[in-house]
Amino acid sequence: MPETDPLTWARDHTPVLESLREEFGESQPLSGYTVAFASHLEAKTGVAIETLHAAGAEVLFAPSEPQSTHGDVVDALEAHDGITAFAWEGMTDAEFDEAQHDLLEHEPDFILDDGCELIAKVHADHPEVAANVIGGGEQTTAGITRLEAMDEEGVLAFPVYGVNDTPMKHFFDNVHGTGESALTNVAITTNSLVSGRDVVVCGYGYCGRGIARKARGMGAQTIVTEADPRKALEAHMDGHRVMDMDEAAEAGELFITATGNRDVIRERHFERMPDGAVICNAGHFDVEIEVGALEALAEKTTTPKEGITRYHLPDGRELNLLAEGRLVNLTGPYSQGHPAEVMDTTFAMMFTAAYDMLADGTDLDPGLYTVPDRLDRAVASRKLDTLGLSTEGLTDRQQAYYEEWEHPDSSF
Ligand SMILES: NC(=O)c1ccc[n+]([C@@H]2O[C@H](COP(=O)([O-])OP(=O)(O)OC[C@H]3O[C@@H](n4cnc5c(N)ncnc54)[C@H](O)[C@@H]3O)[C@@H](O)[C@H]2O)c1
Repeated sequence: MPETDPLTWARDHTPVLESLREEFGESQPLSGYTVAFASHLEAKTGVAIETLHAAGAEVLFAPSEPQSTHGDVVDALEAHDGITAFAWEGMTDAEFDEAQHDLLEHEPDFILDDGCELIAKVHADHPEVAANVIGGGEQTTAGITRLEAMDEEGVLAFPVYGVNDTPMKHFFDNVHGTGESALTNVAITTNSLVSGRDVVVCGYGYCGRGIARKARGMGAQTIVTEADPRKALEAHMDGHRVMDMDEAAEAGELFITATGNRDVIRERHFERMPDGAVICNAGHFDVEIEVGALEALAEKTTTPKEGITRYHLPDGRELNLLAEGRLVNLTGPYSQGHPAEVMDTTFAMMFTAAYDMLADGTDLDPGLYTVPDRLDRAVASRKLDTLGLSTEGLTDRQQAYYEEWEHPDSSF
């Protein structure tokens, strides 16, 4: 058997990161800086880490979730001088926590985070390190929520770009990446059809919207639950059935949470679900499904197939939980995370956040910042270039039309 490089396929499908390595491989603009990177550690993350390293940075990396680390990727990265792992496959929650603290003791200059894990820890437990951090970037919705709380309290010691909130991140990664990878993993883990099933999607934000639209595209009957009345209305106008969770629990067969919130599916909902229901989470960490309540209700649990825990309830019903209620697209036995094409742009945005503050001289006060639109557009243009697609250039008259409010030469 020829030897396999675990990063080759991801490299082949991340042309934007390749263009960054080509552009900055010689000039090494990040040379002299140490960048900490927390993320789910699989092949695409490996290519992002390689890209930061190719641009001159020393990179320290740790997982953002203890159970999504691919050991072969960690080994491939550790083979480089200047890349250090604080991760291994099969870490316990305690080891995961400890590894992040170890990383922070190496005093990174910049923190690229997932879920605000490193940024929260550096502020809470390593203030002397935080005081010397130049800046950071955050790639998840849940991480932005934590950062907003830190910003509001005025405790942030350095500027952080909210990469998650850029159009280049959430319109592609959350909608298409989570949408396709969550459904793919449900289908592979259960070896069952999505088509024809009553699929309940909890939350109609970027991720939920992607999951619901794609599930319907596969032939499912979709039901959406929402806490925000505008999102509920949007789901209704998009053609999904909208219900509260009590009603949806009775109507659904497959349940997927994507809210960023806790206890979205809880005891009262398990009590209403039909026999054979499949339940999984594509949102935040492992808190969206109240697994403890399901355990308390069950007489016993079995494992009918790898990645599926079956809860046998006293009334004879069997409920099937995928990936222990953790992120189904990242921690299930067949999970490979988001498709490479979307991580290409997400990680290019993270690279850009670091480049802008470390190499391009953008100097900001501590706080949470929107990534400037020019950076977002630049990544979009790179992506279009790699796809061989062009945008329409505006004529001078068209540009002027945008800029004038009186429209003096208008014919009406
Ligand atoms: N699985 C992945 O790979 C992946 C990728 C990107 C984001 N995420 C995570 O997915 C979660 C959602 O991200 P998003 O970008 O869609 O966020 P979002 O803020 O756009 O959407 C979340 C939606 O959930 C709704 N909601 C909150 N509580 C609810 C409840 N109890 N019942 C029903 N709806 C409720 C909110 O009103 C909101 O509309 C976040 O935790 C994010 O970090 C996961």
